[in-house]
Amino acid sequence: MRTAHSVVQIRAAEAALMATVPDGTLMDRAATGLATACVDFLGGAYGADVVIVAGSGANGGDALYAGARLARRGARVAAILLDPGKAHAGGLAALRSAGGHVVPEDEREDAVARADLVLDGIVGIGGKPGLRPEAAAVMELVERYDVPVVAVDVPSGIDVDTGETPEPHVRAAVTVTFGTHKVGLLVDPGASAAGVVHLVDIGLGPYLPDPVVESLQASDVAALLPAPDRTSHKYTRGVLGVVAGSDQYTGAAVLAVSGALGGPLGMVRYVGPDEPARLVRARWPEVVAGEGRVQAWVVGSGLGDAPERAEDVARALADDVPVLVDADGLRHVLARCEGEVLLTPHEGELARMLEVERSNVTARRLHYACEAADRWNATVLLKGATTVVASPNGRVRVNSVGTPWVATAGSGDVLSGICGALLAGGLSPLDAGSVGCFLHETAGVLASRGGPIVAEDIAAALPDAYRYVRAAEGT
Ligand SMILES: NC(=O)C1=CN([C@@H]2O[C@H](COP(=O)(O)OP(=O)(O)OC[C@H]3O[C@@H](n4cnc5c(N)ncnc54)[C@H](OP(=O)(O)O)[C@@H]3O)[C@@H](O)[C@H]2O)[C@@H](O)CC1
Ligand SMILES: [K+]
Repeated sequence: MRTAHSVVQIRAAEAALMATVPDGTLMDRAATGLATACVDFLGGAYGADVVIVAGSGANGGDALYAGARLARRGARVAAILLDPGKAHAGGLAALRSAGGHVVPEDEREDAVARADLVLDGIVGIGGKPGLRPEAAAVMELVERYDVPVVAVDVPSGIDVDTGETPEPHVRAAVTVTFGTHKVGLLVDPGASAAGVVHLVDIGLGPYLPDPVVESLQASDVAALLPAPDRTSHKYTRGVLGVVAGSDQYTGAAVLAVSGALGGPLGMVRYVGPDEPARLVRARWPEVVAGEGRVQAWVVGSGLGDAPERAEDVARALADDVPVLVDADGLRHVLARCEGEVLLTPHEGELARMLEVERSNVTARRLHYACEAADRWNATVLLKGATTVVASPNGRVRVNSVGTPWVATAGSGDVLSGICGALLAGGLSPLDAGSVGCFLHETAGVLASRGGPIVAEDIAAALPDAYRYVRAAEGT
């Protein structure tokens, strides 16, 4: 499990740990891990040109100490000090004694143009969103000369606690973060600015409270997946009712059922008009058409606007079993929910539900997912490159596994099916949403192998995703 903590939590844990170790220990651990990550990135330090962009805080200190280590291993290291009078004294002295130097102001462009790597030590968890003009000017040079950036702790300028990027910020190839992940490294748009995130253990673990955000890894997913045993039969494994599709949108019915059958359940019942029912049964003879007892419902994809379909949604919501509501069905969720409900909007649908501009949801994904979870008393899965799953009790998971190739028509229908199958298998809405999303994205990666796919390919790869995750158990 990846976990992310707030700045306040990290500061408290840091203070508790610092009371038990000699001064400078944590910065030493941070700088050692940072230098190692830079050597890995460069494929060796000897002869490399490294430029450090250092602000006035300990984040700059980490970068300067790491620079000293790189200089001792043969790199040419130069530091751009954004506020020379306030640069970290210990870090600067270490860099100088290792052979590094400070770049005069009129030589900054030359230094950046020559660099193989820039270390972003502008601000860390003590920073406010945005870059001051001097930092912004240096980072403009870095972008102009297309120099890869390793960010120290966080890409400077993002909002560390939310992942929001209201102001200019650094875009890193790699972020080397210390002690625990920061929320802004897991939630977009901050997550996209961080690149590949590498966590350095500095010993904070025992002092950290419950995280603000979690991110499941393959072994966590494996531990949550239902699996049949020798006593199982189709009813004990779970029956899912699917209310999806219409005469107009027949594909949604087929795709939602395909996603469901890719999950660990015993049976699917399909409830809908004759034409989509006929197509579903032609494709999947094992599906039973018509109402009956179920352990969970999936309602919503491709329903169209016929009034009797609104009644189908209302009936499912009134049933005493967990319900997933997607797409068109979300229009019918008018009151606070009771029981276990998982809502799966994309940004446009969530914006409509909350009556805000879509661009606001894009900019503040965590905020609006949590607001909706609270307002509807339901778990909200906000789809996107990093999916956010927010439960009404405040627990939040994000998924960052996957490939952009899953952004294809019908992909959301498949997702609703697999998440529904997991609800029917007994998982909570938070687990069903986060596990379903992980399986869906993993299936997309396995099916795509770097090339285009359609939604059916994702559904067809779900059993392989399941096997892949099970194989990762214990790793
Ligand atoms: N947590 C841990 O366990 C460990 C943490 N460690 C490290 O410490 C880092 C936190 O260090 P920190 O507290 O010194 O704050 P940090 O982020 O360097 O700078 C804040 C200063 O920058 C300024 N400033 C603010 N906003 C700005 C902006 N937008 N643009 C430009 N400048 C801006 C402002 O200063 P001002 O100029 O206003 O005086 C402010 O005071 C952490 O991220 C990690 O790298 C490790 O060493 C080991 C263990
Ligand atoms: K930084």
